[in-house]
Amino acid sequence: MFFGAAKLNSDLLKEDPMKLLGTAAILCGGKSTRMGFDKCSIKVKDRLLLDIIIEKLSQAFEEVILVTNDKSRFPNYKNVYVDEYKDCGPAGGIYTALLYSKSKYLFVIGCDMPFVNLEYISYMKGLIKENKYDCILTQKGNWVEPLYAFYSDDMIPLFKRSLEEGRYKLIDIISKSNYFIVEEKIARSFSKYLEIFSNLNFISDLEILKKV
Ligand SMILES: Nc1nc2c(ncn2[C@@H]2O[C@H](COP(=O)(O)OP(=O)(O)OP(=O)(O)O)[C@@H](O)[C@H]2O)c(=O)[nH]1
Repeated sequence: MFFGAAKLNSDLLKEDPMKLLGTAAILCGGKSTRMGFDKCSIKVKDRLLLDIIIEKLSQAFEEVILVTNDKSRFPNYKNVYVDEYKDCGPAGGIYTALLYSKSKYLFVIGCDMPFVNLEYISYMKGLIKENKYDCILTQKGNWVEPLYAFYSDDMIPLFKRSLEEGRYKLIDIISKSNYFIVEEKIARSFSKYLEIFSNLNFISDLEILKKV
């Protein structure tokens, strides 16, 4: 067991960083029903929140890709991919991102998650370098946070099968993988009130953008 794990680690580390951990995907294909307007058009002062998220992620990833249901909404962006399976929610977006990502592990975040924490991302990257998990996510109370998480391309067949069978619930898909859940108290040491997992669903949520 030990020797198997040690061999695997060195195999992973032999790969260059781009191949292993170089890609982040921003899910931009939601319906924004609760917000009432496209969440990708949210602005912070004079800048699009989406651009702020891309800029921040670019400090930690060589490639930042967008996954959407409608490419025409993003004429000014490169690396935009369209959901292979439409209307499957975030699981559909993650599947498409895994297909097009250049790296083995993919960091996934929502376009409505304003607080990118590079230190926590770096911590999660460290876990991947040391272990062979399919997916790394974080405990949040009695729940886990499936966005702000890393997914391996080994999960592509599992995602494909689930989506084709009409099973879109991300947590159900994850539960069939070799996942690892970071304890909430560790996440809190990076983000005391877990604000890094905040997302914007309703107009009233926009209040937190003052902290960006
Ligand atoms: N690519 C892609 N992204 C999606 C899809 N559905 C949701 N997302 C993204 O996943 C993240 C979380 O989405 P939700 O807040 O659950 O859903 P939403 O559609 O944005 O908002 P509601 O319509 O109010 O539920 C956001 O970044 C969405 O843009 C989808 O079908 N495809």
